[in-house]
Amino acid sequence: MIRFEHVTKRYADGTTAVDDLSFEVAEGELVTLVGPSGCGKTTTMKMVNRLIEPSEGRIFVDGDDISGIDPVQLRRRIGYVIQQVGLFPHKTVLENTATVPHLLGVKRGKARERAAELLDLVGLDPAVFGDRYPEQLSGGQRQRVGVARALAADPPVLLMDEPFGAVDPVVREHLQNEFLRLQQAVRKTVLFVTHDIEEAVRLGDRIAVYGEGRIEQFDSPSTVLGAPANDYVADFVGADRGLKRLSVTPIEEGDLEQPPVVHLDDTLPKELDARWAVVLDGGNNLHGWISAEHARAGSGTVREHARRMEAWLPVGASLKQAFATMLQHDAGWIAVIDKDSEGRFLGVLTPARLHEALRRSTAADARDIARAEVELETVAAIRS
Ligand SMILES: Nc1ncnc2c1ncn2[C@@H]1O[C@H](COP(=O)(O)OP(=O)(O)OP(=O)(O)O)[C@@H](O)[C@H]1O
Repeated sequence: MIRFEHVTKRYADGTTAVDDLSFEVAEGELVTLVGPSGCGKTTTMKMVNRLIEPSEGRIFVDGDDISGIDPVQLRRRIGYVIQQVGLFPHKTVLENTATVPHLLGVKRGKARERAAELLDLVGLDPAVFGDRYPEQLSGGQRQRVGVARALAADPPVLLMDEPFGAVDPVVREHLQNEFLRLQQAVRKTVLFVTHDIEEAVRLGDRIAVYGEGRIEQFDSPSTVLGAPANDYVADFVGADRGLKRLSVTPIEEGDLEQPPVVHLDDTLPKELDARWAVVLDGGNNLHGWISAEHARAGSGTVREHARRMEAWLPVGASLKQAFATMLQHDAGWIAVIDKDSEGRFLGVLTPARLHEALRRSTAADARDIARAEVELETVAAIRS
């Protein structure tokens, strides 16, 4: 959908901001460009909507060489969200969002209708916020309007330059999660600039890690974290990349253990193979759990004694969420359910299995595992 072919940008003062860049972003893919300040991320992005012209090379959007497209026409196909959103201060939130469709010839009433839908989509109730002016919004709310406005003309491509950079970390995480949900629904082709590796990892289908004017690695978040291409990337992603991997490694069915299971209408079992059992309803959906001790002491059916299960997640949730859920509920394990059904029980994830899952996902990084073993052996040798 977006393709760079040997693109170089030299500014008039001789600065080479981007040096012989080639990469491709597939339709519906979200690629994050991450790297330290001044490495050429913004220059890369601004060349896509022709705010900056390349010195060499070609850029294609949807198969068309953009050097042959009128910049105004081109920008209609490309939504643009920046840190300083640049909302019109004298227009209401609804008018701000409706501006672009209106300019494109959509009738006023229709444009406002569409704007209200978009505000809803970015989590702003149009009945509450539609008539407010930008100064009456929080920073996070302004960014949401910025995203809604960029989507207003329904462009296939979105360019986002540190869109959540100016808000505090809590709001930022909230906006990121909302944006991920939104992206699931609209599936735009997105180039997203950030200098924050956490943000790049959380949002990107793939990450381009920039060195000076060049891409040092272009891979999925888990590969960048698990197998950095070189020392520069390893340094940039940080020594805690093992921890960061938790957030990009999903719980898979193969990671789960199968504990004893009882059903709601069963008579209380006197013996269980473990200290507890999972309680399911007639459709094998998760209902709760029961301890062996409780079952032994009680009488009647499981239904009367089952406890609610608070610690559960759908399969595919991240290991980080699993760990957080265990801590939040002070739980020794969490139940994992099917994400597409009413909550069909699949198994449980224990801390030991979580650890194994993390090792599985790191297995690609054979180089580092070998190094860790050497270090362990050395420690053992010193001790003996
Ligand atoms: N108009 C310009 N004239 C000369 N040099 C420029 C110009 N714009 C940017 N540069 C230089 O080009 C390099 C890349 O800048 P760019 O803005 O693309 O980096 P960036 O990775 O987006 O940085 P940041 O994260 O700080 O925004 C920098 O060295 C910058 O100083």
